[in-house]
Amino acid sequence: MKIFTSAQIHELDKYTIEKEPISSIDLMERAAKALTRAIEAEWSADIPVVVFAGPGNNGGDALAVSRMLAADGYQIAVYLFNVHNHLSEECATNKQRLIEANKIKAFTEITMNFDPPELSKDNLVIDGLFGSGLNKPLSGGFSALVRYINQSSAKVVSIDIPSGLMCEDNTYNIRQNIVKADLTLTLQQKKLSMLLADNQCYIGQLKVLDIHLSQEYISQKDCEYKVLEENDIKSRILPRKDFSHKGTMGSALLIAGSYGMAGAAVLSTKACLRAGVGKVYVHTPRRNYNIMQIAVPEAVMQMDREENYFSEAVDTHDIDALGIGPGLGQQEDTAIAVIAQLRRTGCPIVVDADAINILANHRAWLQQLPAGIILTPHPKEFDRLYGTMSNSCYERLEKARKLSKVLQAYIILKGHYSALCLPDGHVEFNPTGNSGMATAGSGDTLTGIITGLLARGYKSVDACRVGMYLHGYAGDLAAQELGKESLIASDLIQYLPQAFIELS
Ligand SMILES: NC(=O)C1=CN([C@@H]2O[C@H](COP(=O)(O)OP(=O)(O)OC[C@H]3O[C@@H](n4cnc5c(N)ncnc54)[C@H](OP(=O)(O)O)[C@@H]3O)[C@@H](O)[C@H]2O)[C@H](O)CC1
Ligand SMILES: [K+]
Repeated sequence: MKIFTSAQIHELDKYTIEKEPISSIDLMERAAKALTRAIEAEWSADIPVVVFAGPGNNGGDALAVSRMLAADGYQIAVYLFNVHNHLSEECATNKQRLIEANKIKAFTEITMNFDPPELSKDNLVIDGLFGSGLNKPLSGGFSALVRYINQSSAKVVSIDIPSGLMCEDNTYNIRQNIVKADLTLTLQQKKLSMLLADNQCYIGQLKVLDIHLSQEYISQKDCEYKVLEENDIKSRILPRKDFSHKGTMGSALLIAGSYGMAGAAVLSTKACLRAGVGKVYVHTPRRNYNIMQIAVPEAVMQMDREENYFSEAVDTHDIDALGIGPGLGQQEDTAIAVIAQLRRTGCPIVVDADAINILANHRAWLQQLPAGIILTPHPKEFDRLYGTMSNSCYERLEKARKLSKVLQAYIILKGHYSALCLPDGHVEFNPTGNSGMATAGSGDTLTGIITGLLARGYKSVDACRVGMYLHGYAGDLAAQELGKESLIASDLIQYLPQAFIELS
């Protein structure tokens, strides 16, 4: 699913109006019908509804929804904010239609002072103040109203987007002045800001309502952001040929583990094997020998000369993909060995965890990374790598996009909706996965899976796409059976076979 920006959404709106063709007011009517159905599916007519409508088309939607709910027997009190004595054309038409229908309990148009109505836990608030046309943080009376809504115990449903939240960049927004919705009914597509962790407290439950905007525009228009869908993945899963043998299914090497962190090596190795690769080699400190042999008998051990940590780069000319980083530690010898390894490796590489921290501590080495390298940082690792803290998830995402372009690297910024930043500036979000996966070792399994897919013959971009989707999918299957609370990284590996079966 493409994620258009608010500017592109306005273009899409105009295109639909011209090409369908449909008048703007009828398009609003279509949106309002979908919104009304979604509200009626959640709340019955006995809940008293208070509607706050703004002067633009978000307010127009709210007024049309008020008329439709009133026709279905809901008790509605509407407050229309017209402080600049200017309503959009569609908003003004819907004000007129609402008054003419004469079905609502109370209609107040605010041009100056506003006495807010009492809001109790038994009320439903419909927030139609501002939508995709918001162009600055809310202030003055609007911010006071938002704070009033937020401190009340009423249920809140936001039309299109919680008022005060920008569709993309909220880095410099004033966060207390954003509506905290229980339910957000967004039109046509999720907005970029809804995919970012620091905005989750405003969105509540999120439903996307299809209002049938132009498919022609949607399929033709290039778009920097998209959310991966199951079909994107299914069409990319490589078949397994009948005459395959382990020599034709690729060899992966994992450089992982240190004293006390053998588990990271175990998890990444097992996940790598489960990604369908022919052979998996593990290079790990001597002390982990017994642990690894017992835990993963399918893997071939290569022992480092050091007892406790990775200390020497190894030959990779027989290897199809390298994964480096899980549980490595950050010894100075390890840092030197990591850099030597990255420089001498000719096959695709996944860099994770301590290998990323090592790069962050030696940022001049970033320039020596081979093009096409895959980096899988979580947000803190990314901030260290980039060298600055980010004030918002949007800012971090933009930095990751920039770094991907500069390094010509694939960067997977991990989180709910992990973001794959491609060297050409595009971003693909992964929709699978759940909060149960926020557990130690989860990242190690992702590294193992992607390394395995690379060795198995997937192009780097597809190994990233399929790897993060499968990883999250396995997590969702595990959560269905085991719940989220007790989910551990080993469960992800256990459910990987089922994830493959369902996606193949
Ligand atoms: N394609 C669709 O998805 C459809 C969406 N619909 C609905 O339309 C809105 C977008 O409507 P729009 O009129 O473009 O914008 P808004 O209603 O969000 O707000 C515009 C007005 O708000 C003023 N504004 C902007 N920022 C502020 C602020 N911080 N404080 C006060 N006022 C602000 C702005 O005034 P300016 O003079 O600053 O331009 C406008 O007056 C979308 O979200 C959907 O709900 C359609 O109904 C169907 C198709
Ligand atoms: K809104």
